[in-house]
Amino acid sequence: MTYSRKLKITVPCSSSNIGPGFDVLGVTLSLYLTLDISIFEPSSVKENYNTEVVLTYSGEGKGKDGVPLSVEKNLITKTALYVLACNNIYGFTAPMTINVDNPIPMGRGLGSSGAAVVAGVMLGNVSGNLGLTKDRMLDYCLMIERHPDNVTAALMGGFIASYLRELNTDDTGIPHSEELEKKNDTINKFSSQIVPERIGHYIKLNWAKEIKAITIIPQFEVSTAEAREILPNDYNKNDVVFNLQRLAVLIMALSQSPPDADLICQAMQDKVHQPYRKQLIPGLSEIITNVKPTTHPGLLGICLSGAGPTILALATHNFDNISKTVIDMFAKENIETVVKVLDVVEDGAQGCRAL
Ligand SMILES: Nc1ncnc2c1ncn2[C@@H]1O[C@H](COP(=O)(O)OP(=O)(O)O)[C@@H](O)[C@H]1O
Ligand SMILES: N[C@@H](CCOP(=O)(O)O)C(=O)O
Repeated sequence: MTYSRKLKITVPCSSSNIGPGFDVLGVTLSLYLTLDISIFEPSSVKENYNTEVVLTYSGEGKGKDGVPLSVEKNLITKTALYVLACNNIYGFTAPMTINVDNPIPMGRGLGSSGAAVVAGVMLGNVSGNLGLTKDRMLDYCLMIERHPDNVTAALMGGFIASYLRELNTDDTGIPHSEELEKKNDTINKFSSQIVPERIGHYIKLNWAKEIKAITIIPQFEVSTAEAREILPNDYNKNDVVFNLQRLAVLIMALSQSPPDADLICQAMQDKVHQPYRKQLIPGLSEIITNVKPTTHPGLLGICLSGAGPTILALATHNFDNISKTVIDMFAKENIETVVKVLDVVEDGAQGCRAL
């Protein structure tokens, strides 16, 4: 078989919520899911295009307990098939090899599924030559991953606030990717739907350059679906006001140089999701209550990353000392951790021709 095209898709991970910004804030971090794609001459295709797509993994998700490699079941390729089907293309149109390198730990609150959905939408776009803009790709991402924070950050980059416009009941038939992953279900059966335009709305916010993201990653998974099911349907008015006040202050506080640690630490508190998620994450309560800028110079604030269990500590320096305290607190609960100090990156997902 001869190559027709070689492409590379790169999608960053993300940390959502940043305390009070539940389903609103996302910050794009320097750890990248990469797809190396070789598309072969369509003339060599026989009957069934999908059988000609070979998917391999390195990094997270590899191996017999890893992610499914069947194109109908794998989150990246089933998302691509959904995008193609929405554009009346039923299956991949040329034989392909897709080598996925995934350093993003799964089920840890660092947006692995959001990155996979973004990668899938970009794969559908390039393999079908659809010419979708990033804003239109966001519509497809949001049909699959209904909370906009992770996918918007992964696609657009930087520190970003977003919301999803209210959808008509006709547009809401596709379950969240988390639901699909739980049931190991396919998406393309929902593909007769027309994807509405301009679902996602977002604005890029400024981020002070000296603020780095320390991620302390426990070695167990919390599925985002489970961590969302645990949240109440109704909230106390005072708790909602508590979060709104802090959210408004936090987005400005994180843009200022030098950062005001006292202001940021207070503004990163939350009463909407973290209190309910404590039961899934041993040590969370102790960590967010006791690790403070007053005890750890350089620290600005601490919270759950996404739906957890990763802890996000924002800091300007003293990374080893801050992470050691959190590592030790998890160790008391017999939980092992891995630490990654990441940069906030301005660029989101990229697709380009590879040599
Ligand atoms: N690169 C990937 N390829 C295929 N599936 C993935 C990939 N990344 C994540 N997933 C799927 O998403 C699930 C994790 O999603 P989720 O519970 O939302 O956690 P996270 O906080 O990591 O996004 C994984 O168990 C897997 O099924
Ligand atoms: N706002 C969502 C974010 C989920 O992020 P993930 O990285 O855990 O997938 C939530 O808090 O449920």
